[in-house]
Amino acid sequence: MAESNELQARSTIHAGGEWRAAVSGATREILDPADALPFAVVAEGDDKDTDLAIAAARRAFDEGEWPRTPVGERAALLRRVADLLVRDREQLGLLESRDAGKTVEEGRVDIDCVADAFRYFADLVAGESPGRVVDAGSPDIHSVVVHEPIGVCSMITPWNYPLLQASWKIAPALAAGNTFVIKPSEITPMTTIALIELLVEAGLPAGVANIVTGPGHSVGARLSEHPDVDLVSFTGGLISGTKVAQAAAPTVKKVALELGGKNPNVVFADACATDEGFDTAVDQALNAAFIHSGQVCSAGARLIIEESVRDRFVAELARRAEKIRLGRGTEDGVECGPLVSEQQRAKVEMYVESALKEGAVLRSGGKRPAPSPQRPENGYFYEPTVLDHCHREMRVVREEVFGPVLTVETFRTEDEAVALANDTEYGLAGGVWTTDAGRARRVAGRLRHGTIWINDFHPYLPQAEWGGFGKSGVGRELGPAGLAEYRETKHVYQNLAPKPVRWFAG
Ligand SMILES: NC(=O)c1ccc[n+]([C@@H]2O[C@H](COP(=O)([O-])OP(=O)(O)OC[C@H]3O[C@@H](n4cnc5c(N)ncnc54)[C@H](O)[C@@H]3O)[C@@H](O)[C@H]2O)c1
Ligand SMILES: C[N+](C)(C)CC=O
Repeated sequence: MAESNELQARSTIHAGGEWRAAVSGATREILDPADALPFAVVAEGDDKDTDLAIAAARRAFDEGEWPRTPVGERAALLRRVADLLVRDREQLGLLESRDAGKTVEEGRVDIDCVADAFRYFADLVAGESPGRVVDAGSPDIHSVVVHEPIGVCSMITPWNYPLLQASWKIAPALAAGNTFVIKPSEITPMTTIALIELLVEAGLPAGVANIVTGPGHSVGARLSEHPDVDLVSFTGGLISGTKVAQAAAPTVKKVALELGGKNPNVVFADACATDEGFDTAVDQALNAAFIHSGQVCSAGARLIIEESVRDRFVAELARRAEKIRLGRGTEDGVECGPLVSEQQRAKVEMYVESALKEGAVLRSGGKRPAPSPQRPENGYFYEPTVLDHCHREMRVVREEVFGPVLTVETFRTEDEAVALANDTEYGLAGGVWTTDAGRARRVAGRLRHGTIWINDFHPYLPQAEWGGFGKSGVGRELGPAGLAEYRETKHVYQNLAPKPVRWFAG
């Protein structure tokens, strides 16, 4: 704790163009998950700070220039932000690594994707027509459907991809002409604070972009319920997402929810028929489950494999899982960082313990690794874990673990594979591995998930919508639908030759 006493508390609440401390004066230490030591101290806002930020965003929307700024100028600002992100890629990638525990290379990739999102939404709005003329059936009627910014947007984001998830909200919201207040996860706020600084540097008018650092139960709840907010966009877990939707309901604001997943990775035996095919399918299954220590909403945490190839596949998977180099994300050669918090590691340990009690067979991991020069003793590390002989009644198969835990189930027929893959209350993403193109299309068509990868796992594109079926959420991010979330649709009907209607005789 000696180090923490030397850290200066930063004023990390930005409302109406000014950086401030919390009204209460409260602060929070931000811990590096690799050693549990604080590396920053931020303001710990509450509902009072949130009200001030919402009032600033409301003023900027109702009276400010941004919603009425020509779309070309808005697009130009977004492109400037993308350029600034590229300029600061190294620092931001490093900061994301320290904040969320991921490797610096993962952090850099995130920053590239963030810049891509800003460019994509800039191009999308710049290339649009201003409205859709509707044929009203008369030359005397001019009828046009236009899109307008929705207003003040609340944004609430999780800790696993702090800046990426923020950018999927901020870029379309700004492109559409909205103002916003964002609340990053209280444990990983650093890069979102940095992004607000870049928006200011790029020339965004005061009051358009506001941030309140602080916890979900006060700041997040207020952002969800506040009557002056027009939309709340939330990314996080199912339990908090349900609370956000409940808090938003009385004011009938628009709600967008990007929630968790329990994502199947279905491997047919034909995909493993050649050595190259086998190696690719194993390698990608490893990546699907263990990148960022499995703390990915779309992690392929359920391997659903054809029974005839299970033993060979799982043996190779476990062999490779044991070789994954765990350590501090900033160290050279490290492939997986720690879990984000002690709480997250305890949750993972609880699920592994319950799976073993329910009959799962441990093939790799299942414990904390020994400390090493790259792995400080206090870091929240956990070994990549493969659990064989799992079945759908197990908690570890049904619930989102959000850690480095892969469960293995088997099937004999295509129908069985589809039934297993769809047997989840979630529906975020899934993979299918087969060399049979007809089967690939058939299975992809039957899977009830928002993204299906065929012979791949994990890629997402700014041009393609992202979101879930079932309890994985409501609405979509990215793509044209990701912009539409931040808009109202208005029909303007103009009578060019008005006459009395004479419906009423008197
Ligand atoms: N679908 C997606 O695209 C996507 C992407 C990333 C993460 N996720 C999901 O996020 C979860 C992990 O993130 P997490 O642990 O930070 O989730 P979380 O639900 O605990 O927290 C998410 C955010 O909600 C806030 N929050 C908590 N309680 C709240 C409340 N009552 N009202 C308003 N806000 C509240 C938190 O402070 C945080 O900012 C996983 O379930 C993961 O699948 C989904
Ligand atoms: C949406 N994604 C895949 C970037 C992060 C999910 O946790």
